[in-house]
Amino acid sequence: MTTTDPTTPEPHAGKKVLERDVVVIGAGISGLMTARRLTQAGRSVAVLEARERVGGRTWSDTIDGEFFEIGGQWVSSDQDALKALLRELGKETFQRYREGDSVYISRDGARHTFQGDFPVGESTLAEIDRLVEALDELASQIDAAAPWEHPRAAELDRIQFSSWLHSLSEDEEAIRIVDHYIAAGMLTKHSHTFSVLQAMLMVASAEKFEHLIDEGILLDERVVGGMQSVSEQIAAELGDDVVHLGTPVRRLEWAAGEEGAAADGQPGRVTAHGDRVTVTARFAVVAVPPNLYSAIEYVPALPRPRLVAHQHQSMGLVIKAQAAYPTPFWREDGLSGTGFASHERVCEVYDNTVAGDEHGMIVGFIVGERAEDIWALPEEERRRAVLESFAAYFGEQALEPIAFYLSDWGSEEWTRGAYAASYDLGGLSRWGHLQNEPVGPLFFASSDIQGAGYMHVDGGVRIGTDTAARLDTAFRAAGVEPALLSV
Ligand SMILES: Cc1cc2nc3c(=O)[nH]c(=O)nc-3n(C[C@H](O)[C@H](O)[C@H](O)COP(=O)(O)OP(=O)(O)OC[C@H]3O[C@@H](n4cnc5c(N)ncnc54)[C@H](O)[C@@H]3O)c2cc1C
Repeated sequence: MTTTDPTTPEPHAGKKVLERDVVVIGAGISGLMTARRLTQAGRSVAVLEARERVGGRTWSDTIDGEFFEIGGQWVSSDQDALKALLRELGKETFQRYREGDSVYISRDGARHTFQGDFPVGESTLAEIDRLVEALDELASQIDAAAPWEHPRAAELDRIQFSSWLHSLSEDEEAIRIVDHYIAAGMLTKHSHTFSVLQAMLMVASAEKFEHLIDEGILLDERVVGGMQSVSEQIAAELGDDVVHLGTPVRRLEWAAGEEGAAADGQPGRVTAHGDRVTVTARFAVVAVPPNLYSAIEYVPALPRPRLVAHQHQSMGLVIKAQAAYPTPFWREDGLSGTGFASHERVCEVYDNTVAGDEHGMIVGFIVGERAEDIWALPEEERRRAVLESFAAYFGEQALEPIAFYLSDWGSEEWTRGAYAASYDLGGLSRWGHLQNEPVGPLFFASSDIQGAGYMHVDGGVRIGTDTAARLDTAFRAAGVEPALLSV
C-alpha cells in the first residue's frame, strides 16, 4: 500500500507512506542481506537508506579514470558466508598480486626486503611466536559471539592491550609488530584505548591470530567490479519498491507487542520516519553502525541500559590511501607491493592493481593520530606527505601517480570513521550482552556487533542472514504466516 502522508512537515513534499512486515534502516551489506533473506522467506520489506547509494562502507568508484575501492574490498579465504553469497550472486573474484619480496622498514629507517618471516633478529622472531601463542591460547577460550561470557571477561576488559603485551615481553620490536596487527591493522585505535578482551574478540572472530596477519589468507581475493557491486546487485534484485535512497531515518516510533515490555523480539508496531518515506511495520532492523544508533530519535526512548551502552562504542580512524601509476613498476624490482613500517606515516602497503589492468595501484593505510595529522595539512602537503611515505617503500617513482585518492570516512555523516566500531575499555564486558538483543520490535544488525566475521563484510552477511531468520521465527511464533501482511 502506498499513500501520501498529508500531516508531516518533512522537507520532501509528496512523501510516501508504506506498510510492510519489516522496515530495515540502512542499505549496507547487513541491512541488504536481512532484506534479501526476508523477501526470500515471503516477507514484505522496505529498506530506507540515508545516502544516495547502497553499500555503506563498501564503495567502488572511478576517479580520474582509475577504479578505486574506497571502502571494504578484500575477501579472506576463510570468509565462508561472503564466499557463499558471491557464488549465489554469480560474482567473480580475482586474486591479489603477491609475487616477489615484501619490504620492511625498521625503526632506524633501514629498508629490508624479505619473504616469509619479518627480517628481525632471531630472538625477536621467537618473541613474536611466543606472544602469538599467548594470544591464540586466550582467544581459543573466547566465544566470538559472546566474549562477555568468559569467566575472566571483566578482568580482561579492564587491562589495556598495550599494557598486557608489555607484561608479557620486553622485546619492543616484537611488541610493536604484534600490537600493529590488532591496533593499527584491525581496530584502528591506539592499543591503550581498548582492552585485552576486545583484542581477543578480534582474534576469536577470525579463529586465530594467523588469519589476521597472513595476508595470503586475509587479503586473498577481490570482487570483479568492486565490493560495492555485491550490495548493488542485491538492491537491484530487491527493486526500487523495496530500497529507498536519500532517506535518512530521523525517528523511530515503536510499541512492543501485546505482552508489553516482556514481548521483546515479538511483532509490535514500528513507524520509521525517513526524509522521503514513512514506513509502518511489525519489526524494524536498525542496520547502521552502533556509533550512529544515537543519531536516531526513539519514541519512546530506548531503555536506560541501551542508552548508556550505546555511548561505549566508537569508530576507529584510518585513511585508505591509494595511488595509481602507468605500470605496477615495483614488480620490475621483484617486489610484491607488500610493505610494513609501524613507525611510518603509511604503516602498511599492498599492490592494489586490478587483475589484467596495465596500470598499477598501491594502497596504504594511515591510522589514528597520524590520520588526524594528515587531515590537518593543506591538500598539496597532505598528498606530498603520503606519496613520500609510499616512496620510502618503492622509491622515487611512487611520487608521480596518475591518480590519487584518500578515503575520508571520518567526514562521512552516515559512518563517521573507519573501519568499524569497537568498545572502549571495560565496555564489552559490561554492555556487550545487550548488543544483539531486540528492544521490543527493534532488532539491530551490523558487522560491528557480529562474532564470526566481526568488522568485515563477511560479518555483515552473517548477521543479516541471522537477523532475517530470527524475525521469521518471531513471525511464525506469533502465527503470522508469510505474505499475510504483505501489500
Ligand atoms: C576503508 C575501509 C576498508 C575496509 N576494508 C575491508 C575489507 O577489505 N574487507 C572487509 O571484509 N571489510 C572491510 N571493511 C569493513 C566493511 O566494509 C564493513 O564491516 C561492512 O561493510 C559494514 O557493513 P554494514 O552493513 O554492517 O554497515 P555499513 O556499511 O556502515 O552500512 C550502514 C548503512 O546505514 C546507512 N545509515 C546510517 N544511518 C542511517 C539512518 N539514520 N537512516 C538510514 N540509513 C542510515 C549508511 O548510509 C550505510 O549505508 C572496511 C571498511 C572501511 C571503511
